[in-house]
Amino acid sequence: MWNLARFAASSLSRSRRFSTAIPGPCIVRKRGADILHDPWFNKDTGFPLTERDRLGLRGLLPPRVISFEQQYDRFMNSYRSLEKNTQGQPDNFVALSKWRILNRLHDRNETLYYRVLIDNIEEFAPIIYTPTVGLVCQNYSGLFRRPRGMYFSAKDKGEMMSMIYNWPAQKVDMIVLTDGSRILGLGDLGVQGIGIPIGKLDMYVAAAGINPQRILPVMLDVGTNNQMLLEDRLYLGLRQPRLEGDEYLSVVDEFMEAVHARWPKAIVQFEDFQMKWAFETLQRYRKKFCMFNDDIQGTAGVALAGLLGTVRAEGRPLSDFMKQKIVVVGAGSAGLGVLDMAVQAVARMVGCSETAAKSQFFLIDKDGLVTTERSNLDPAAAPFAKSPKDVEGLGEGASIIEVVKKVKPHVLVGLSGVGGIFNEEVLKAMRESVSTKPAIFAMSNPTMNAECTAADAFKHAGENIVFASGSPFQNVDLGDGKVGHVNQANNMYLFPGIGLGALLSGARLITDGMLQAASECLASYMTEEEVLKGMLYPSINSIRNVTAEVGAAVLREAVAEGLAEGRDDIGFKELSLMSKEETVEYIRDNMWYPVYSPLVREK
Ligand SMILES: NC(=O)C1=CN([C@@H]2O[C@H](COP(=O)(O)OP(=O)(O)OC[C@H]3O[C@@H](n4cnc5c(N)ncnc54)[C@H](O)[C@@H]3O)[C@@H](O)[C@H]2O)C=CC1
Ligand SMILES: CC(=O)C(=O)O
Ligand SMILES: [Mg+2]
Repeated sequence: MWNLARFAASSLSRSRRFSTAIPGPCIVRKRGADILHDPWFNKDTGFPLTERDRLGLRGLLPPRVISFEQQYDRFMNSYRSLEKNTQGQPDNFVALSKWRILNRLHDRNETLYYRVLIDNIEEFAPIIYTPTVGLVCQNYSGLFRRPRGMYFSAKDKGEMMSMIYNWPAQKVDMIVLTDGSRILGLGDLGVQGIGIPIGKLDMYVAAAGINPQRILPVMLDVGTNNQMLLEDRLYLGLRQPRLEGDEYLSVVDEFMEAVHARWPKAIVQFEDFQMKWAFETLQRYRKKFCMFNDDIQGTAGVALAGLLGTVRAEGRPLSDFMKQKIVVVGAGSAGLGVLDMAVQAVARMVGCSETAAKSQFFLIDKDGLVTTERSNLDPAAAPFAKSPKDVEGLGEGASIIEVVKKVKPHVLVGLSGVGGIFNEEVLKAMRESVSTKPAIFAMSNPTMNAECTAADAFKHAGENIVFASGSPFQNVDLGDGKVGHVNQANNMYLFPGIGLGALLSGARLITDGMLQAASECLASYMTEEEVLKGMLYPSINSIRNVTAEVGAAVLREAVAEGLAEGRDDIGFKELSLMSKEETVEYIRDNMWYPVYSPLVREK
């Protein structure tokens, strides 16, 4: 069912993708109006007459049958009208209106929804993902109409093992879980953070072709420390302070056990947990369940690929990565994850110790440069703290501008969640960088939390910079026909491939080796010519291709590590006999692609 692999290649033209080839059947246990009200099966006016007869739909729909392509065009026309009619309105109003029209389609007809999403990913990703998803989370209680995903709250302790069976799908492959404690750079949004798992899983369907019938967005509501939400009478989550310590962990433990009991092979992606729980849960579960933390591990892999790209962009050999001076602003789950992976990469490439590999990296948090002199040094940041003798002229807590002026880094990475902290002065100081192509990565999300805008980066730091941001910005017009290219350095380039590769490998764990393989694959995706033009990451339009390659790299590493158990009738042996190209093809063949399948009722 749904495995319509041959339709998956994203390079197919639209007319070919509305192919007349007959897809395999899809088994349905419902009939009549229940089918129309189920977005998984609903085709709106697209049900052929024979199917209307078979499924008890005759008379429940207007008589005319409208083709998938016509429905698609109708939706896009409505969307274009909405765009026209909201011109000149405030940005947030327009963004939410666009989200609403897409969400209504999502609620009604998933096949059509995912088709328009896949075909228009560059236009729609900023609505269902960052930045608009942040706005949606902030306004979630007001926007709420229908539930999506599952909600496990602190009040459900002892019940989760039975609750998990309330989910209607028999099979689940991918779960994205949050506790809402650090939603993008927007802080603690409590239960409203459910928008993030929903958006991430939409990207799983669009980029990795995970079957939408097998995804599960999950909110673990353990309370919130956001006073505004606690006082908001419309707030839909538990109005109590967050659980802490063992009480907190016991809720997550129970959820993980329940998931594993029902779907032992499901992959759980932890998303947007505050730092202490992000690290603690990763350590707690990574050897026990097939899980990963996207903010720590996915972000690290994407950032490392970009950092390697900055070396190539200067026209230097990759081995020069060890000489790159990199300042990371933000010592949270993302910043520390990036440093950890980058240091390991240097140590591996050069064959030196991790201590030696750290010398080129500088870490700044809200209290400034992190050094061993700090009185309350966070143990998670301690491995990257500079000793005073290594940073002459820079004391504990030195500011961003002081560090940039003194170090003259090749790359300045922002993962602080603080909008605008790469201000004019900081960006101008990057003109003195020792690099011929200084790189600025303003990776915080959503857009208003980016450390700087693309336009400011090119204006103040110079036209020869390489720029990347977590949320999308338009390319910058530099005049005289020149364009400042904007890269999107977002973990969306890795997490779908990590999840899909792990899933098809049948591995029970996601190892550092698998994550490293994902990052290396992304790093080598761009050609020399593109990188020299400052293009470090692919266009979002090729995200299915990227994901197929990344997924294959992850799968092959799982095989190499002897962890792959396979899936269905493709076991370890078959996987291990596949060439690299065959593995990519196998991944593509297993990507779901939205077409209307004939619905067949189970007797
Ligand atoms: N582009 C991407 O793919 C990703 C982007 N992010 C973004 O990174 C940001 C941070 O995420 P986490 O590390 O999980 O958050 P976090 O809350 O764990 O860490 C934030 C860090 O920033 C530091 N910070 C706060 N104010 C600062 C200031 N004025 N100057 C310097 N440092 C300051 C804090 O001390 C802390 O170390 C968020 O905005 C998130 O959206 C996170 C994951 C992926
Ligand atoms: C992209 C992402 O995962 C974040 O901003 O948290
Ligand atoms: Mg995240």
